[in-house]
Amino acid sequence: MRSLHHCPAPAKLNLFLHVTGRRADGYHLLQSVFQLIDRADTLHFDLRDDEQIVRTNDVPGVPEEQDLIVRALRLLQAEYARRHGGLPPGIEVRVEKILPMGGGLGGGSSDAATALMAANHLWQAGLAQQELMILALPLGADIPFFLFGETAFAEGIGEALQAVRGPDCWYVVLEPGVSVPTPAIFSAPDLTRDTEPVIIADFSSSYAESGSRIGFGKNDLQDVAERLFPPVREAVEWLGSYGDARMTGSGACVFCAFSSERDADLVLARVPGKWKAWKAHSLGSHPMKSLLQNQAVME
Ligand SMILES: C[C@@](CO)(OP(=O)(O)O)[C@H](O)COP(=O)(O)OP(=O)(O)OC[C@H]1O[C@@H](n2ccc(N)nc2=O)[C@H](O)[C@@H]1O
Ligand SMILES: Nc1ncnc2c1ncn2[C@@H]1O[C@H](COP(=O)(O)OP(=O)(O)O)[C@@H](O)[C@H]1O
Repeated sequence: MRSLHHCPAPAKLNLFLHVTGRRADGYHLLQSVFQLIDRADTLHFDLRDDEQIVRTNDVPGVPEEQDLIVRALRLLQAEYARRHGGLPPGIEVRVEKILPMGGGLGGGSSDAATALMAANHLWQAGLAQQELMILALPLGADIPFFLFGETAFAEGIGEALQAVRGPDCWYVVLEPGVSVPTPAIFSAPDLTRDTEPVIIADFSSSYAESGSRIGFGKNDLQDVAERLFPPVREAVEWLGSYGDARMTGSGACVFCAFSSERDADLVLARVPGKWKAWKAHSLGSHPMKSLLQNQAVME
């Protein structure tokens, strides 16, 4: 097979995000539940006759050489050469981006994970999921989660993952119109860095009791983001009048859970015109898993 088109790279929400400490290298120790949702960038891959990795469309603000998709594919290409001796064919990739950058939705990381899954398949490189996760971690702390591909309780810097059952619900997501750089949040002196560790059962029992209505824990990055980026605070305050609204990741997007699509639609209809807003449903597993399984059956 020489092509894989219409490959989804779904967004994630951090249902809660606690900072429990800091490693010697400055990276922060986190606890979080990562939830996949059905809003996604779309990637298209074609093998080339040479060995180049090429992105064929422009992505404003992301030069080709810095694109996580291109960097991830080059990393896997080099790993392939180590294992099989000789480079695999190059790849042309086109990305249709709808996920905002610096939105806390993990768009860049998800694009990279989808590219790794697609190339592992196209090249028949043979890396196991865990091997791809280890390969990709240096590119971004969120990429292992997208490769894991299920709702996950995450620890460490996001690489220690356990599957967990998440709420089956609808989310309204507001894009406050600012891009939040992750390092700016983690380097803030007033960031909470000492939240008491929780255990996975605390999350599971809290959501079993309240359904999706009241989120577990909090997002420790939110206070700093609201202070540095006032539009984030405004979005949390507005959506907060409809439920337990909170920020995802290091921001800027803000979300709130609803048990029915109709409830989500009612809130969406009232969102002030200055914000982009949309609804999304929780996803139990990464859509690339079924896409690649179907592909394998057809081949
Ligand atoms: C905090 C999260 C939660 O999902 O935020 P979002 O980026 O999704 O908003 C992520 O783990 C972010 O992961 P990612 O966006 O891949 O961050 P990276 O590129 O690895 O790190 C950017 C910078 O943030 C800081 N950083 C990041 C992660 C972490 N656990 N501790 C840190 O201190 C480091 O200074 C690092 O150089
Ligand atoms: N394919 C990509 N899509 C989005 N951002 C990318 C990509 N490749 C590299 N980046 C860089 O990663 C940064 C974070 O983007 P993104 O992952 O979308 O946000 P967040 O980590 O807040 O969820 C961007 O500002 C951009 O500089």
